[in-house]
Amino acid sequence: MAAAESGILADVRTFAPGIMLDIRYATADNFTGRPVPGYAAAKCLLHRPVAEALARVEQGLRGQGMALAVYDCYRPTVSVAAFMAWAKDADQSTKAAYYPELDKSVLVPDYIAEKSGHSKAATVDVGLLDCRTGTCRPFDMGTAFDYFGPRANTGYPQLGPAQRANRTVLLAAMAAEGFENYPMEWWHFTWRAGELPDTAYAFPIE
Ligand SMILES: C[C@@H](N)C(=O)N[C@H](C)C(=O)O
Ligand SMILES: [Zn+2]
Repeated sequence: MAAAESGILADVRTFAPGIMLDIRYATADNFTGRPVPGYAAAKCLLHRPVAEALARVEQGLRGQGMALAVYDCYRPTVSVAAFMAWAKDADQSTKAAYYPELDKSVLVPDYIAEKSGHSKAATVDVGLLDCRTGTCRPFDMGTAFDYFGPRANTGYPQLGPAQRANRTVLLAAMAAEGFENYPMEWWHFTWRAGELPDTAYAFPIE
């Protein structure tokens, strides 16, 4: 029985049915260039209080003509192991898109963790969407999701004013519901560390 079915984790769409999921690791559109083992389904699974908090962020943003784009939530340890194998292999096919400024050998641990908080189901990767024209489109955050380099650092000093403002809006919306940002990556947030089981899960997303 999958942990979501057994009640350990909840699907965020239970609380935010319309939330935009763009779970890249379930597809080939990610830094490894292929679907990541462990992501059999493109779902956002989280501990229930985290899923509820993320739904409240989404609700608040929707009221202001914005929305979240959810790129990753619970990440099985088997998926983290696949990232580590990728980090050590010779494949450079995604370098131009994902890490043009850095050598692949330095991506772990600052940009890709060997023991990721995502596996504890309280961490999310999210972006901000502008929905004011009816169709939701990504705001300019200074980099794309999973761009590994200094421009992804949340406080990168050479952002344009709009990029800085967009990051500030996302930070404030997430902080209001208890999510703390990881300074190396503007998109990576963890909900109230210490309030949930300190357990890294292995079961696949299905
Ligand atoms: C890989 C990226 N999306 C991410 O989540 N990085 C942090 C450091 C992690 O792997 O936990
Ligand atoms: Zn992350």
